[in-house]
Formats: sequence, structure tokens, C-alpha cells
Amino acid sequence: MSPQEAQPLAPKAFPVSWDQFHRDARALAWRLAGHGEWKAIVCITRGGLVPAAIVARELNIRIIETVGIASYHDYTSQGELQVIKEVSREVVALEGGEGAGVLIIDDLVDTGKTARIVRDMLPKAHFATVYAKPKGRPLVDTFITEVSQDTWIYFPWDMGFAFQPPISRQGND
Ligand SMILES: O=P(O)(O)OC[C@H]1O[C@H](OP(=O)(O)OP(=O)(O)O)[C@H](O)[C@@H]1O
Ligand code: HPA
Ligand SMILES: [Mg+2]
Repeated sequence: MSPQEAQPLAPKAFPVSWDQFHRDARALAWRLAGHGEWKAIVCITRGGLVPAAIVARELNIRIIETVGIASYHDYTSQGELQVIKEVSREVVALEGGEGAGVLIIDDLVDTGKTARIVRDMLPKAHFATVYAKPKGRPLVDTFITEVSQDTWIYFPWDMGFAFQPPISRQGND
């Protein structure tokens, strides 16, 4: 179901183009570059895959691990959080364990529930997202742009080109 067909979770829309997402993910890499060297990235699939690729390229990080968490259904509701794939023991054990030397990447933090689970798995890791909403912000070490809690972020991989009716026709039909 598309967000247009469904009742979205938040009334305000923040659409992000590929170009803007690339700039914001690069800005995240610039900010992270000042924090030292990471041995590995753990990206939270699926949303974290795209920013992780951009940050890994910029910071020359070659060990990329995934942790799979899913919770939102059809863009309309957040259900039980499901851990679909755990982090490998080798990555947890890097630099003495508990995620030390690991950079966790996700596209955004919203309620913070996903971040909480991954932080508990890797308490010494650095948690970075491109976007953050107020409820989840305390769980993130580094992010680029904050949007209000009543805003839904539309990522470029969820969108396509569509006809836009002229403003003069909107709401008049
Ligand atoms: O802070 P929270 O309220 O927990 O929400 C944030 C999470 O929700 C989205 O993932 P989703 O569960 O939709 O899965 P996906 O990454 O596979 O799209 C997003 O990519 C974050 O991982
Ligand atoms: O605002 C959002 N946009 C896309 N996916 C999400 N998952 C949680 N919040 C969001
Ligand atoms: Mg996700």
C-alpha cells in the first residue's frame, strides 16, 4: 500500500530527493570524520543500507555488517519490533567487545524503539542517523537534520515521479 492510499502516521510531509539524500549522507560523513576511526559499520536494514554505502565510501570503511529490524507496516502503523537478523559475533567482539569501534548507521530515528534495541546489542558503538525526530534524538550520537514528530519523511527509494495538479485546482474538485 502506498502512503497516498494509506493514512500516513504523520500529517506533515518532508519529501527527500536522491540528490538531497546524498548531500545529507555526505554531510553526516563529514561530521563523523572528526570522531576518529571506526573498524566497522553496522547498518540497520533496510533503511540504513543507503546511508551506510555513502558513509563507508567517504570514510573508507570496508567491514559492513547488517542488523535487521522491522516494525512499520504499510507506512501506517508501528507494530511489534522484530529482530530479523542479529549482528555477527566477530563484529560485536571488535576492539574488546560491546560494539567498541563500531559505527551504527540508520536512515532516521523516529520513536527511538529501533535504536534502543540496537544500542542494547552494541552499547559502546557510536549511533548515527541522517534524520532525527525529537522522541528518538536522545538515542542518537550524531545526526544531520531534525524534523518535528508530526512529520513523515518520504525517502527517494519509496517515491516515483507523479503528475501534480495545479495549485488552483487543489481542493476545488
Ligand atoms: O525510531 P523508530 O520509531 O523505531 O523508527 C525508525 C525505524 O523505522 C524505519 O525502519 P522500518 O522498521 O520501517 O524498516 P525498513 O528500514 O526495512 O524500512 C527506519 O528505517 C528506522 O529503522
Ligand atoms: O518518517 C518516516 N519516514 C519513513 N520511514 C519511517 N519509519 C519511521 N518513521 C519514518
Ligand atoms: Mg529501518
